[in-house]
Amino acid sequence: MTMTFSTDKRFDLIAVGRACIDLNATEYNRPMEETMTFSKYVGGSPANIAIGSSKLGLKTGFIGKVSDDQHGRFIQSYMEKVGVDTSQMVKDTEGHKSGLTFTEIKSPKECSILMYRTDVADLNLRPEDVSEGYIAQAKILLISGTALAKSPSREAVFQAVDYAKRQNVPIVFELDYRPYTWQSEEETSVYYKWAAEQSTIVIGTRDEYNILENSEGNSDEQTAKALLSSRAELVIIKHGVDGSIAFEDDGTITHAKAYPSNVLKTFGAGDSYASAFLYALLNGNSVREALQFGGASAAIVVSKHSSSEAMPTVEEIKALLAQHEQSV
Ligand SMILES: Nc1ncnc2c1ncn2[C@@H]1O[C@H](COP(=O)(O)OP(=O)(O)OP(=O)(O)O)[C@@H](O)[C@H]1O
Ligand SMILES: O=C(O)C[C@@H](O)[C@H](O)C(=O)CO
Repeated sequence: MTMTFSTDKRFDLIAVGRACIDLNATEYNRPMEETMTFSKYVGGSPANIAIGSSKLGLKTGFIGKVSDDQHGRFIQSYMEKVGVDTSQMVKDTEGHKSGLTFTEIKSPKECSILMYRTDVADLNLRPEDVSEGYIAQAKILLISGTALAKSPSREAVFQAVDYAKRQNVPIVFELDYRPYTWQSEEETSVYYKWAAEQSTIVIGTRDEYNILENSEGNSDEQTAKALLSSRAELVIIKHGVDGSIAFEDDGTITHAKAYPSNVLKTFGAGDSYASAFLYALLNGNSVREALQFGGASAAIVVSKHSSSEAMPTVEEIKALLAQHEQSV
């Protein structure tokens, strides 16, 4: 199946949610206690996806709140530099800081992230910061789960979703579960179920769907069937190095393998996967091709030090796909 989207829109994708700072250990293959230096990048799943989408050539917008300091200026400047529209990026006026994510690379397979997110600017995005006219200009609106973790960001997402539905803009829900900030998994499940019921496309890992369902017993088929019985037309379930699966509302199920990669770190896979997957769909490719694009993008990003800065071009993705075809 190929999905169809509006053609006469200013933006292909608008993402709403956090834009933060990644501080990735430069001395890797050791615990963070032994790390003395870090490299700074823009981070935050929605921002990473917006950056990845823009670097692939999608016309990309962003709605989010950043700190009114050097970090906030760095974030806005970098996102503008890579082509993301930041006209709706709001500077916090109450002293809230941009989130910091310290990443630990103990080994290529043992990575962790340490997130400093107490009362961060992005979770202080307010409903009045969201413009219906701006959202109306998008082919799709991407929402991420973490933005639902705390008010007033939660209500800002409600507002964005309401505007998108009023303007017939399909919603993509990237589950993006980060335990920080949530009061409980039960709380998360309530809001994730609501968001999934509003969305045309839902993307997440098996573990994230378990959080949505507040259960660990369901199969991918059961999860997809439940979501496709609502508004969803496409459900993507990611399985790390075991690849990903797409479930469509016409009953089609498509499996895609992960591509071999010289892995430096594991994180960044999901955001690069999402941006390339959506790029392929928005450009009329089949779901299978979109899965392959997403997987190839992820294989590139996990081999590099950053998430955002490492987001590949279309040419890099196509080169990896061609190389893989030759090696099969
Ligand atoms: N080590 C890897 N090597 C190659 N491809 C990978 C690797 N890890 C993940 N991928 C690809 O990226 C996709 C998404 O990865 P994953 O399922 O880990 O999502 P995620 O947990 O959201 O990612 P992240 O670690 O960025 O949060 C996978 O379906 C797979 O195609
Ligand atoms: O999403 C986050 O807040 C963390 C990201 O900035 C980081 O790049 C990562 O873990 C991506 O998977």
